[in-house]
Amino acid sequence: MILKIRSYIWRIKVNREKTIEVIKECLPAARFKHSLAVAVTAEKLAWKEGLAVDKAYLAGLLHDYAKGYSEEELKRLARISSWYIDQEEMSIYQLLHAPVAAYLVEKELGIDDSQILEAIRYHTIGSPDMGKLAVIIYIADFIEPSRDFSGIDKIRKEVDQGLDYGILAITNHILRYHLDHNRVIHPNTLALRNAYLRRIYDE
Ligand SMILES: Nc1ncnc2c1ncn2[C@@H]1O[C@H](COP(=O)(O)OP(=O)(O)O)[C@@H](O)[C@H]1O
Repeated sequence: MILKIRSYIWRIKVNREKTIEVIKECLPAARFKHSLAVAVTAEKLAWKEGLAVDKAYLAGLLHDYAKGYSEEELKRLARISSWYIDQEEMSIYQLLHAPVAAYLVEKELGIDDSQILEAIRYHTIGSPDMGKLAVIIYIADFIEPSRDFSGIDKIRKEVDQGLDYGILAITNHILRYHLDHNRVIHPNTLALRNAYLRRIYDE
């Protein structure tokens, strides 16, 4: 039993170290630091929620795997990706690194865990149907310690109240930001916000 646990811990450690190397290679320094911070934040949230901390760490580490690609490359990879990408998402190339990362992480790194892939795929626009690991990555990406903008302290407090409150605060913030800056908004974020608003008030 003890040997089994040791071998499991060893495999997780190797897996982590190898993945950290891969991410360090493919991302600029600041984005690599952000990915490490998302991994650690996701791990803490997963621990609090009783989820698999190793999966949360890996998903956090990998979520921006395609962030270094050009607009042209993202569009090309999005077209051949195995993930469904609607026209609205296709038309905002800044969103494409998420589905493209989910596609490449499976294809290039052989990671086929459906929860990890879902978390990577929806980490930017979100989805009302996201599982708990995806919810954690969506939140961790927004609140990791180096994120610093007006309103972040309130959002962190909401996350402390529970993941549902965290999602509501984050989606409200994203929607407000895009409205104020006259930007196109992908509808998933509004659908996510409405679903979690109902969950909270129908409790
Ligand atoms: N629902 C949305 N509709 C349109 N653009 C969005 C939406 N959500 C996020 N974005 C934009 O997509 C880009 C990438 O977001 P994200 O992956 O969270 O980036 P970062 O980690 O660099 O903050 C950002 O410019 C963000 O403002």
